[in-house]
Amino acid sequence: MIEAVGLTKRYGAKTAVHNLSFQVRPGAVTGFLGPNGSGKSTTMRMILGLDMPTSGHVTIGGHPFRNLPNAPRQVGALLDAKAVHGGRSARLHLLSLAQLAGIPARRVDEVLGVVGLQDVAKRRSKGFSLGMGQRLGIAAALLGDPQVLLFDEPVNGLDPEGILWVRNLMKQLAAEGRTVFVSSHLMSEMALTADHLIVIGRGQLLADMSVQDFISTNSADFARVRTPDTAPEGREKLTAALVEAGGQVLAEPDGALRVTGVPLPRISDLAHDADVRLWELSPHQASLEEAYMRMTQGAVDYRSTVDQRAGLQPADPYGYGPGAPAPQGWAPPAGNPYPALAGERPNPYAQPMPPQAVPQAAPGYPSAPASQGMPPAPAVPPVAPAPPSTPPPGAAPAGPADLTKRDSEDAR
Ligand SMILES: Nc1ncnc2c1ncn2[C@@H]1O[C@H](COP(=O)(O)OP(=O)(O)OP(=O)(O)O)[C@@H](O)[C@H]1O
Repeated sequence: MIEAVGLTKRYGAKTAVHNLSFQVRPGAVTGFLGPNGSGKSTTMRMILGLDMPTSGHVTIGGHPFRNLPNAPRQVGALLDAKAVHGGRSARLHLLSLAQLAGIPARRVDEVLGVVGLQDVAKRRSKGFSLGMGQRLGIAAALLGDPQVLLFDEPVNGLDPEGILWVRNLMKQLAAEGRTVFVSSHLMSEMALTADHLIVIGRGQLLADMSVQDFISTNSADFARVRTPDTAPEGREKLTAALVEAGGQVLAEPDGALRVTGVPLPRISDLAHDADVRLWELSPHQASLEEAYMRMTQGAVDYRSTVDQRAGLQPADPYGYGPGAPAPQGWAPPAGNPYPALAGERPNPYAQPMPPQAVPQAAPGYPSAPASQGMPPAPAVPPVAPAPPSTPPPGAAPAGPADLTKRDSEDAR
């Protein structure tokens, strides 16, 4: 097990990790998520004794990494796949690592086979593709057959087959009772691989819970309801009935309704009672990506702006450039696209939306409370008010310290 207690790392004025406490347990794949620059690599480096914490501590099996006897036999890690001597062959690179750790040479050939590099084992690694380098890094992590494994972005550069292989490898390692701690920005992949999540933002813990709990805590399930396009009055009638029944209704860009606060069978009954035919009535379950975006949107340091191209391009021949009229039914995202859910603990990083950005509800639909910063459709609607809930188990306490304020520079 990996255990961090009050882990903090400062680089000069920059606080990369602040008071982080968590446990990574054996027998599960634990995903380590956070926006760029949130402190994941720094945390992993501290776990591996490559960086010293400014305060707090982290242990593996109860010991700091540096005190572990024969650490490479106990802990394997892939931090930076490019950190190899490019002039050495893959085999020689692994052999030198094996010799340093007292691992028999035959293990080198085993791991080369496991990662699928046996045919290029004698090639210099500087000629390797990104994916091949990644496989070599994974081979190095597996070399000592360790009980604890850390992978920083292991699927970076891998082809679909490689990604599937890594997914199965992680699961298999965890099923063997090992501790597997893996960072990734690929939410779809994490959803398929991880059992448990530790999410950080600006160096602080945002969540420590199972993938399922994370999704249900940070997203709202809703129903998509569609009435015949040919009978708009049916849509109006149904909307009125749903609102009367306590539901929240928003128009989707394709004309469907997004309904929260009314269970599916009840929606069906209401449509039947109102004599409205339905073309669609389907449950929508949020994805990990949606839940992650909602949780971390206020903790993102690096955001893209629209490329105005400073007039460098000739006139847009298709009329889709900046200033062109938006397609019908489409509304640009404004302000916070992931407003707090009813009953959700407040996102400590959420930034309030400026009043002028608060959109109006579509005509004929209930307007959202301005305090929730509701964006126009197709953003997630508010749900019926619910009493405030207690934070979920493992969730980080609300009200982080001052360092949540955005740092203007990157010290690195
Ligand atoms: N050696 C260093 N000196 C100064 N600042 C550093 C150093 N290492 C990391 N930082 C800073 O600490 C912060 C956290 O960086 P870190 O690499 O841990 O983030 P990350 O979550 O791994 O990011 P990414 O997802 O982009 O890999 C960043 O602002 C980074 O610039």
